[in-house]
Amino acid sequence: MTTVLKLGGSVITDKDRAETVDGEALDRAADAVARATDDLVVVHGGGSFGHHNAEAHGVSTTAGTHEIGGLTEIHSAMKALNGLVLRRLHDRDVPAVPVHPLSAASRDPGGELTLPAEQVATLRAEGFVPVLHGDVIAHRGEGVTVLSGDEIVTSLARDLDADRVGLCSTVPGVLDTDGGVIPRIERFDDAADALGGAESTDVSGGMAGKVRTLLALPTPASVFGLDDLSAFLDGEAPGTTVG
Ligand SMILES: Nc1ncnc2c1ncn2[C@@H]1O[C@H](COP(=O)(O)OP(=O)(O)OP(=O)(O)O)[C@@H](O)[C@H]1O
Ligand SMILES: C=C(C)CCOP(=O)(O)O
Repeated sequence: MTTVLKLGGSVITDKDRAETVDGEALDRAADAVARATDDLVVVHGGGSFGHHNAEAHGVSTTAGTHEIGGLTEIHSAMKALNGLVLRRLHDRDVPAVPVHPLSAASRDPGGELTLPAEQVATLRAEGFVPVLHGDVIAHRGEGVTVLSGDEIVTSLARDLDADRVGLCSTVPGVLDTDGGVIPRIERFDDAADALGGAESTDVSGGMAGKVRTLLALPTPASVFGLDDLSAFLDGEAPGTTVG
């Protein structure tokens, strides 16, 4: 069983304080990962790391930069968070291995992503837990643009033929307009009211973008909160099932 798990940047960091992890949340997430029995590929987002640097340099998933200072700042911030995630996993004897997308991924002029998965598949097959992160990547005609953790999840889920896909976020699932968790979303329209409609989709984050990209996957995916991470890794489908 291969599971692709994203730890939301907003879950494992303190979003109100620049470049600060939420130590307690990261410990809980690392505990759950350490107990998992499936083959795992972990992806994490930025939260209070990376996003403000990207914003400061005007870099998004579509608008790039050729400025080496901006590139270095964003990439270094994400690598710093990746290092902190790895340390907590190593503390629990998880054989976690960093995989930095900047070294391997790229976009064509239309923004189409190429993210090699063979090294990730081989690391996993050899018993390691690859840990990827949102990053900046080469983008033909733009310099570098942001690659979000959500894009990594969908690309890897396809290429690795993942059995299970989970997004651990700050919310217990996709919420309806009354704040209740929507158990299943099979079409975007099932949640369009709560997600602000199709027009507000933001590919770099936010729930509308997540739901839209998860719906395009062949495998149903779960969106859930940290309280349900262990249940998800135990094979349950907590929160919202998308697809
Ligand atoms: N209908 C909805 N249901 C649930 N969350 C929603 C909804 N509409 C908007 N949101 C927002 O989407 C956020 C989750 O998206 P976000 O991109 O912040 O998640 P993440 O993956 O955990 O973090 P990051 O993108 O930093 O890695 C929630 O915190 C919530 O504020
Ligand atoms: C470099 C950045 C800003 C990474 C973004 O990853 P995300 O938090 O998954 O959107």
